[in-house]
Amino acid sequence: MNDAPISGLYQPSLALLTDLYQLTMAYGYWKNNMHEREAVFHLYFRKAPFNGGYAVAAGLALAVDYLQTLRFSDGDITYLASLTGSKGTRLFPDDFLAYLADFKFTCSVDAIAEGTVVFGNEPLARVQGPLLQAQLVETALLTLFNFQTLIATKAARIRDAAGPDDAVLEFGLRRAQGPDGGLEASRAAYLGGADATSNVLAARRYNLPVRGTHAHSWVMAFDDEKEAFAKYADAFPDDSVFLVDTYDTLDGVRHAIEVALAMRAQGHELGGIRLDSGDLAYLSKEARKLLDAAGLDKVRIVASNDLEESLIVSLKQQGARIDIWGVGTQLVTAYNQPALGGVYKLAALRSADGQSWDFMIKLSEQQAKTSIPGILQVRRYQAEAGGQPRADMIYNVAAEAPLPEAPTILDPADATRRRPVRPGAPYRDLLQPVLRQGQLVQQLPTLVESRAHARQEVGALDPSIRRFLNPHTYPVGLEQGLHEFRTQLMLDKRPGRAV
Ligand SMILES: Nc1ncnc2c1ncn2[C@@H]1O[C@H](COP(=O)(O)OP(=O)(O)OP(=O)(O)O)[C@@H](O)[C@H]1O
Ligand SMILES: O=P(O)(O)OC[C@H]1O[C@H](OP(=O)(O)OP(=O)(O)O)[C@H](O)[C@@H]1O
Ligand SMILES: O=C(O)c1cccnc1
Repeated sequence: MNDAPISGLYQPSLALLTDLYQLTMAYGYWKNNMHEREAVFHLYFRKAPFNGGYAVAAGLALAVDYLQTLRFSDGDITYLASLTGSKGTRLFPDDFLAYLADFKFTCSVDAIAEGTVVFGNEPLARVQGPLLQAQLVETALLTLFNFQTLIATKAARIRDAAGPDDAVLEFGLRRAQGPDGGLEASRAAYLGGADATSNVLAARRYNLPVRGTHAHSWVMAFDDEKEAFAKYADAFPDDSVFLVDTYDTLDGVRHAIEVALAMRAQGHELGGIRLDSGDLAYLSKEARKLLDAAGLDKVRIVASNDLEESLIVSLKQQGARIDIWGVGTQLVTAYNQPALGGVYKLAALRSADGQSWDFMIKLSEQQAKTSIPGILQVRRYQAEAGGQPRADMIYNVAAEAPLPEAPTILDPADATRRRPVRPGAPYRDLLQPVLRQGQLVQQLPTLVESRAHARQEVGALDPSIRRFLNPHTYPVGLEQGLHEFRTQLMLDKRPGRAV
């Protein structure tokens, strides 16, 4: 399998894949000569999806490809020149469009590697560079990171439910949110832990393993089920999985066994059977008994039919004998939470004289939604070097005061909840340099590597954080100095009205 890093996926460029307001703000910054002011934005979500205890970061490789190929084509410029406002005058004048025609993304990006376990409020990416540029990419970055992270997280949960030995196949294209949703979901599902996809274009595009069985219509197209299985085996003597539930599931299993024994006489082995309806626990146990009694103990049992992680856990608890889980709709549409609420917030701007940083805050009625000012980094403290993560600390790398050797981490929702870090506690900083002046500074991991990383990361989490029902909250907080600075900025911005 060719597992080359992504590049050139977004050709021709996705420059217009944005909200109009990014372009109107870009013009406004340019017109006011603010476009080169150095700015820092962070991309983060506030709450892990699916009422879960964690998320799996994904989207960075796609984002890097988008940023590096970001150009306004002649056609894009012509289209922008055609846009008019309410009085019929042009939205964007020629001199600004000439600027856009020469546009190249030259910001710096630091980001958390794909496959890393992440939590609410932690920047997955930090973009630093000219204000116009860093602002312009907001919408595309959000759509890439939000969907990839959402689906990778769903896949990681399904992988966790299936356990390390079972296979998970992603079957979702037919129910995906359109062709694009299907393609990108297949990538994220693989990253999060699926073993293969049925989606052939996604497999080609992202170098994913591709797998499949056959549909009920195959069986219906023949006079009887046994003949249908035999003809499929003729076509694929070493790659057959028979769907056994078109008429009566256990009769279907018996027919599959007859054909499998005939295949064996010809020197071939049946790969598996698939169950797609009825009581999957009961039927898989009965099917296993019938197969084993016929000496077909290597024939795998595939199950499909609206599966998701809680159902997989339940089926396992019921003793289901399922080896391979085919999961479609619930995975690729993130059925129980169809969007991740990632945001992209301005956190620092160079002062007008260019000598210092002004740190920015967006206030909210809900304190948890108030943004975090600074140039942020995430430090993950571990039980021992390379060991189980214990707590994450968000801190400002541009703070005036140096970071204390043993800092204190404060819960941003309740500052009385604090955790002192013991001196010498091992840690790693999660945001790593990716782009400098728009250029890649380190080769990104391949998708296969990111997938292995995701499995290792989820596996290292405490089971209390991995569980689906009311998971324990992993501690993420602000470094005390950052908390105090943020509180002061909140008070400065909103001093309160006299009563
Ligand atoms: N043992 C079980 N415990 C819990 N849920 C199960 C069990 N077996 C199957 N299910 C799930 O119950 C749901 C309904 O199954 P059912 O066989 O009624 O599906 P169906 O869609 O009506 O079947 P068909 O595909 O024939 O229309 C599916 O999501 C299926 O995965
Ligand atoms: O249930 P999902 O997780 O989305 O998995 C994919 C489903 O798609 C196929 O059937 P389809 O739904 O087209 O028809 P059927 O369920 O009526 O057999 C397949 O047999 C699965 O049931
Ligand atoms: O190959 C399969 O079995 C398959 C593919 C797509 C959807 N459902 C099943």
